[in-house]
Amino acid sequence: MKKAMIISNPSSGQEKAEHYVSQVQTILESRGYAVSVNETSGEGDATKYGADACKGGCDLVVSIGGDGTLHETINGMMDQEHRPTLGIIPLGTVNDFARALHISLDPDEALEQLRSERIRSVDLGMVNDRLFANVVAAGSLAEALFSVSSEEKSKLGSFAYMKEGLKDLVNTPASVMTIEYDGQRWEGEAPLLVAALTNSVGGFEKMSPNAEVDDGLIHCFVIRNIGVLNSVTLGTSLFFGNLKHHKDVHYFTAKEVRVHSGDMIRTNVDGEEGPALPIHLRVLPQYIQVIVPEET
Ligand SMILES: Nc1ncnc2c1ncn2[C@@H]1O[C@H](COP(=O)(O)OP(=O)(O)OP(=O)(O)O)[C@@H](O)[C@H]1O
Repeated sequence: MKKAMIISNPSSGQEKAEHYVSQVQTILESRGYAVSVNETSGEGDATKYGADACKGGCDLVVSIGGDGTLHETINGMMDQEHRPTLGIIPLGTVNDFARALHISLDPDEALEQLRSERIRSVDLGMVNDRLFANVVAAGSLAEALFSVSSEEKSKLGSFAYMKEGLKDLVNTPASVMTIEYDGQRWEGEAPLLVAALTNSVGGFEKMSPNAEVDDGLIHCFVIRNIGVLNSVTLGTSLFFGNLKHHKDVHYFTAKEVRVHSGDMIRTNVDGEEGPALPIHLRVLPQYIQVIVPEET
């Protein structure tokens, strides 16, 4: 019999996870799976359950939660001989990974999409010794993003990040970063480096419109010299999907990127606090199989 594990974060999505657990279970059982359910109670649980699913030979893991739960679940799958296919019911406030895969942000629609027969092989990235699904941001502006409260995230979604970022823009000095990528080197003052695997970053689906989930590339934006005026034109470029053409943006794609700095700079990985610089990023092409909606 096929085996599936549900990994659910009861604190995600205004605590609606419980309601969706029973619905996912019903769908999976009707499709012939023996289903086990694991609820997380805090940090690290989804990683442990993700690893258990691999070792226990599960065919499918369904993550019910936000990007944080997903990030932990895929880290449990790192370096495992067998990796189950992944299904996603997005209950976070941002849900970048689901957005990038065109999975509905309406959990009831996402439930129906779980019946899809379409599976995509999707790239993941390594940041030092951990996996990431979506994005690594480094620099003083990325640090500002840690101060976004979960209440604000629920209320304002991705605009909470924008608001917090703009607030710190004028006050925060940029650090000098050295970025080495695929045999090239960039050095300069930059308040923000965004390294994205998918088009959607912080809920902005046009941040990196050319990024495909399986293109084997990290899409990097080095934001230089942001002033109050530039922030307006940068915001407009972000909105219209032209960020890479902005005069204060250095854009490149690479398979491997190393970033270091003389300053102590922290990172934000998939929306959570990540390691301080130096970091070593590399792409793991088509590392994971994900259920995605049928093509329309
Ligand atoms: N039972 C629980 N109670 C409270 N917090 C939990 C529980 N289980 C897991 N967590 C924490 O929830 C966080 C992940 O939440 P979630 O999956 O909603 O991600 P998110 O990053 O808030 O989502 P998004 O970025 O998409 O809005 C992790 O920090 C994890 O430690």
